[in-house]
Amino acid sequence: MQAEIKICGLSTEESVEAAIAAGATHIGLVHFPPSPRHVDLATAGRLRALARGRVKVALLSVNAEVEAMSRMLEAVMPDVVQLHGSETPEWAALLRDKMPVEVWKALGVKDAATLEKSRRYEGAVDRLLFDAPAAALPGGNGEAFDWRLLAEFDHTIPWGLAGGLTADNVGAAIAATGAKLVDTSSGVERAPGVKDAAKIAAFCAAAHSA
Ligand SMILES: O=C(O)c1ccccc1N[C@@H]1O[C@H](COP(=O)(O)O)[C@@H](O)[C@H]1O
Repeated sequence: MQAEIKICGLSTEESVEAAIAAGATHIGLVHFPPSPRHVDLATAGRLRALARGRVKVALLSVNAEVEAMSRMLEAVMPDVVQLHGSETPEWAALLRDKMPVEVWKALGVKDAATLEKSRRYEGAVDRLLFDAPAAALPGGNGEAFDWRLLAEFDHTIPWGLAGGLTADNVGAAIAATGAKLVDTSSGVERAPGVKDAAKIAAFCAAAHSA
């Protein structure tokens, strides 16, 4: 079975159409002002409307407080909220309980202990997204991590793989880890925050043929 594909950090209609045409199952919109991929809520709402019923839309936030999160969800009504900061299992569970969205928690994988600690999110999230550890930004740094850690781990929560994935390495990443969802952002850009339709198409083709 083909892996699901999330193309993250989209900010224009053209990039949304490119991801859909290439066969992505999910797109991601980053609402985090320090990121070169940040979109304001009006833009996120517009892109979400364009994608509705065609692909699932994830809204990415970093350590948003209750009021900010409510505003974001009300404005965008995403299918998924991707928590990419240090959000606790309790906060994730509350969101999942109260809001009509899937909740995904991104975790930066340093070592096997990170994966053991990820079990704290059992029952609190719909999916974990394993990414490289935070660097300049909490994510979106184009860095991969040691995929063997995922292959060796006994997963009890649905999960996806992110971090430094490109058309050139996504096939190997799927083969090494068995990931059922792969997520990329900077690997399909020509400059930070500027998506490249040809790279999106190449990424999706490589993931599909893995
Ligand atoms: O993309 C960003 O700018 C970003 C900012 C803050 C948190 C996460 C961010 N990106 C997400 O990180 C992963 C991996 O990205 P990459 O492929 O290594 O560039 C992905 O989910 C991005 O959307």
